[in-house]
Amino acid sequence: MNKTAESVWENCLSFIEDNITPQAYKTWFEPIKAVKLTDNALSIQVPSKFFYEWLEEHYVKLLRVALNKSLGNQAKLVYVIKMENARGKKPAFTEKIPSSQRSKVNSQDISMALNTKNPELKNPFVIPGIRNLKIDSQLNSNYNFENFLEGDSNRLARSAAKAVSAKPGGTSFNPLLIFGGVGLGKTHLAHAIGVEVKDKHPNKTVLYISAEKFTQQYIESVRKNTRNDFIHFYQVIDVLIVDDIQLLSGKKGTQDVFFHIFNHLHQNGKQVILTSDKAPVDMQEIEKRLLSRFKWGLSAELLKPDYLTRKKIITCKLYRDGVEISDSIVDFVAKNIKSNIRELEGAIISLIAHSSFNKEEVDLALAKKIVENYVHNSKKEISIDHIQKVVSSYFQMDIDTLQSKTRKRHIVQARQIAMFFAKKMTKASLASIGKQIGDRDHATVLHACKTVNNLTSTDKQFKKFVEDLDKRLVE
Ligand SMILES: Nc1ncnc2c1ncn2[C@@H]1O[C@H](COP(=O)(O)OP(=O)(O)OP(=O)(O)O)[C@@H](O)[C@H]1O
Repeated sequence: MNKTAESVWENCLSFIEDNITPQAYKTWFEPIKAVKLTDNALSIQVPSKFFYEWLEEHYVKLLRVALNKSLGNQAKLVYVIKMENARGKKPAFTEKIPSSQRSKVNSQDISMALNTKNPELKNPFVIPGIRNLKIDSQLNSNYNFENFLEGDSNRLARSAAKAVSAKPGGTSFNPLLIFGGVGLGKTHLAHAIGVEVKDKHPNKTVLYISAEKFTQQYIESVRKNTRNDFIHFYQVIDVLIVDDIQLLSGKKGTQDVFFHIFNHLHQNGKQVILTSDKAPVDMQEIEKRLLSRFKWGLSAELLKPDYLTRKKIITCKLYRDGVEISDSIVDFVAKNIKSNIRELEGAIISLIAHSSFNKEEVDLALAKKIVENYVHNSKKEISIDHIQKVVSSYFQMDIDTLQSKTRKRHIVQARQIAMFFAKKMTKASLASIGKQIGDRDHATVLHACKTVNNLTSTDKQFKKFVEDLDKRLVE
């Protein structure tokens, strides 16, 4: 029987399908078309350059084996990339690239050919002229680099942000994921990148959006049947900043659309900046393919500020507001509010307000009273030790038993409940919770949280345990 491109590719596919996960097969192989077979060289058409790079990076060996099985050892593979020009000005074009399995493939020059014969292959998302739209970047100009004070806790994230704003899309920090606890400056730093890009590259389209708003817009677009317009809009952005990306967790449709937008931007050399309150490894209910993209560039953590940085932040804020407060008070505030820059600012604003309304000097007594509000709040934060104590005493066992390796059901359940509350009530990462509760790994904690959630909705007695403990823990 004569071999055709289709029949050879069919053979390859059935071999490939047996060797990878169904999801990977669906994502990376179903969209491929076999287009030509000449002299043992099979040309396959892939939808984008990104796609081609992905196949080369992850599946080149598998492709070689599959192809050799069908065409023998002299088999060659050529990718035909069908791309839409991102700027929507030029027609679609194809690019032919030989596979990098260089021992098997003679190197060829990359040839580009304009191709307008297949209008059905055109990217349906591009609206001609959309680039002329004026897009409000939604940036807050006060959140700039000048106001973002540098310290040990933010040095890496700040320099990466600086590098990205000097060369958006042109560094390996793409995406740049800025993560860290509440009120540590993620939003500020993300805006600062946007503000600086607008300053240095006024022609670039920058957009800041919270993940929550992105989700609302997407839902609205589905409701109004304007999903394609929604996608087009995001595909023409040069620097896309999405704040609080962890809020996409569990939202499958929104994740899906974000995945496509992300791929389009990334493959066209556009910059993506994300912020999150947790590291990618601790994000739950975010699809694997999306999580893996979050890890492509750089994940930079913002830590709690050290004493010197806290002092610098306070002094700078006072200076900007033209207020003078004695050094000993600045010192007192910096020493006592440690975990959250927003709270630090809040305390300073309260002090300034008192001093200006009452036209009186701020003294240590007033500072103590104000700081107490904040410190009191943070004292309320529940520790993992406290959770273990309360849970083990509730189930009448000691902490060693709770942490032990035993598989006895009631002990396992108690341990899982402790892990569940530690995740719910503290800011500790899954890994750190696991380490503190019986030296387990993060996957065990994740499993525990899921089990507790499931049992709470199916088992009445279990639900009661969780409700009782919920109350006891905050008493
Ligand atoms: N290094 C810094 N220098 C000066 N101000 C800072 C710095 N870091 C944070 N801030 C200020 O602290 C406040 C809180 O920052 P921001 O809103 O960016 O925190 P966040 O991490 O995004 O918080 P959330 O988790 O609540 O979204 C802002 O007013 C910001 O200007």
